[in-house]
Amino acid sequence: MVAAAKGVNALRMRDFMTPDVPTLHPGDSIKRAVEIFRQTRLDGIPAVDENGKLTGLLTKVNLYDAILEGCSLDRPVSGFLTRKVVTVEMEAPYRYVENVVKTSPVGMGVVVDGHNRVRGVFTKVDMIMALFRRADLLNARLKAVYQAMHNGLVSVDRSGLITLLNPAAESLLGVMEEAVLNSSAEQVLPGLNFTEVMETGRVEIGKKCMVAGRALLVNFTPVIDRGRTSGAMAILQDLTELEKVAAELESVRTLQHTLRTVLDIAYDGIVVVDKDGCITFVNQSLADFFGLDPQEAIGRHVTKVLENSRLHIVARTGVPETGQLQQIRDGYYMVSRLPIVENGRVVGAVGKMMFRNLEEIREMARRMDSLENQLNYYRTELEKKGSTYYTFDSIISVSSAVIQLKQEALQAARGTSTILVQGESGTGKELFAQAVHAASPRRSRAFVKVNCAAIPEHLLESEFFGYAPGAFTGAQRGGKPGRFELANGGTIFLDEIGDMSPGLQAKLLRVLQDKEFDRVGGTRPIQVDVRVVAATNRDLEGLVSRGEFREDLFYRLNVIQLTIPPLRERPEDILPLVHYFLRKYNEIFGTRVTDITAETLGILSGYHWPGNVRELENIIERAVNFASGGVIQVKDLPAYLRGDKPGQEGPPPGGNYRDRLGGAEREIIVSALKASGGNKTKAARMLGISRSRLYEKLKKLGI
Ligand SMILES: Nc1ncnc2c1ncn2[C@@H]1O[C@H](COP(=O)(O)OP(=O)(O)OP(=O)(O)O)[C@@H](O)[C@H]1O
Repeated sequence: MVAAAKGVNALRMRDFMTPDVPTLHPGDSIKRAVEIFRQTRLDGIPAVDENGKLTGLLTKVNLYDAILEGCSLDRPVSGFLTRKVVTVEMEAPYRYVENVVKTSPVGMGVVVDGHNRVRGVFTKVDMIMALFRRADLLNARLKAVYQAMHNGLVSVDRSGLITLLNPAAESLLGVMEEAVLNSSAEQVLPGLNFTEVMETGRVEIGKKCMVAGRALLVNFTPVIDRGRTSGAMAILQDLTELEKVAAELESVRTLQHTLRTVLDIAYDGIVVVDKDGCITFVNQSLADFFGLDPQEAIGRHVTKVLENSRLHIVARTGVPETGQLQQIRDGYYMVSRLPIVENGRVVGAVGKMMFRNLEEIREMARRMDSLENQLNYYRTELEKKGSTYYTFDSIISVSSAVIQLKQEALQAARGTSTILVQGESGTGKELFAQAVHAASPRRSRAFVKVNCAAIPEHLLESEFFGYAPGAFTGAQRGGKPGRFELANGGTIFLDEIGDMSPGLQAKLLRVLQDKEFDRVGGTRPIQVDVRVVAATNRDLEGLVSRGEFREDLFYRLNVIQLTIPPLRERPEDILPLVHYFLRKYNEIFGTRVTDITAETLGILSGYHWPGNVRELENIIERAVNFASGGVIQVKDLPAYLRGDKPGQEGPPPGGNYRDRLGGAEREIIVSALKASGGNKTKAARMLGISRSRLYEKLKKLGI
């Protein structure tokens, strides 16, 4: 059915005529004509001459006339032919033929070719069949359209009964067509109201309807048949989907705007070209630098706008060129050109140009270097000058032992006697030392701290006493004052005194006894007025009894002894310390973590605190970072406190990589310290690291 597939307007006579009909010749008898009528269903038989050209038509009426005249069956038909025959050429279009048939009294015609030779006939039946085929075709097309339509389609007849519901409507409304065909739309699809379109016969566009729980945008169209509304159709569009698309479009627009703004305020120049090397974007910095109007630059080939540009080459080859120097006008600039690749194809290139002239960058680097040097200088100077920022008010405690200790320390602060602060690591020994200095008449002078464990052994002496000019190769030309000199008039805090070598112990004893010492390589003794506060977490008396610490020095140091109890012996301090550290870290981080759950506090209270207050402080600092909702919960504690053990079966151990690494490091160090009986020098040796490195790790891990 090629013809049918063409559509009715494209139909030609040849497509729907009855071809190869029998014909009569002038000499043929009436009998012959009767036989042909008897064999075919024709209403007329074309008559032709010897060349096959049409000469007339013998209709059934002509035949009846001949019979009524009583003529013999042997008579030739020529005397009875209709001579005025309706003829149509093979190529005549359907519409033309339709018109001919409507006006023809015979109701049929003869199809001829360009030489008037008979090729067939056409009848009203042929026309009707063609129309049927046309209707079938239209129907098939219509069906294909509404089946494939993205929008839903519901059609009703004049009584509001559903006549059609396409697959898109089925999925939108959640009903199957066969279940609702011939049902009242009003009843099965409440909300989809056809009343108005049926009453007015007018199209209604963009009505919002709520049908089957879905927000729809509906267009109602009447179906008009011979001037009367014979039904209506509704085209449905899902509003939620529309809104989603609109929201996506909006966010893409916002993103585009944001990106454009970012690119425009970027200090560097940015230019983008398409695959042909034509500019599609220029940021404001680049436009300003080259004096361009971005709008004018867009669309032009990059080589016509920017001198020496190679961006079009990168857009063609896809080979990036990064960090290249390019001379532009009288300066050199750093440029990078990168291809833009989409689905594996180069679709353009982006060029970035650093506007700081390289000399300017070098100058900036020089200035930064010099600032850094200055900063280091002032930092060291400040350290030399020494200062404290903790006072007795900074020592938080509700435990009677610590309160009493604070009172004793306050009293001791007024004098000049040497103080020995003892206590486990992290109990606040330095805090006490600073508080003593701040409460003493020396508060306006230097507080100098020396960590006897953190300074490498061979440097200890020069750190303590300084060195004379030219004392050793590499020494500063004018010599260098030691910490004792720097602390003159103030306080020297000798932390980790238990780790001091025997040689240095003797020299320290001399300072304490005679208030004088020699610089390394010096010849003149230097007199100083320094108050010594020493601290240790080791059992000094034990060291003395084992001969590892000079007894005379011990007695010199131990004039006033302050022994700070470990945190596990004063659990009542945990809560006030937690709140104190919360305030401290909220201030530092700008957070608002103000509370801790009872369960978390329970864990903290039950813990044995080997790292004492420092460990608690580290834990709170960490938890403030992790906490949500302003309250510290168990999940904010490190894994080793939550009770998770690394390597356990079940859920993965909590904490991130750093936490877990810290946990493992802590275990290693704690066991080494246990094995060495708390002797850090020994522990460091066992672990194969320097004493100062061990010390750093203890601080970091809050042990
Ligand atoms: N009672 C306290 N109130 C407030 N903060 C405290 C208290 N005790 C200790 N800290 C804090 O704990 C941390 C450790 O204190 P500090 O350095 O004084 O301990 P330490 O005993 O000298 O430790 P180490 O023996 O390791 O040198 C510091 O940040 C300190 O401010």
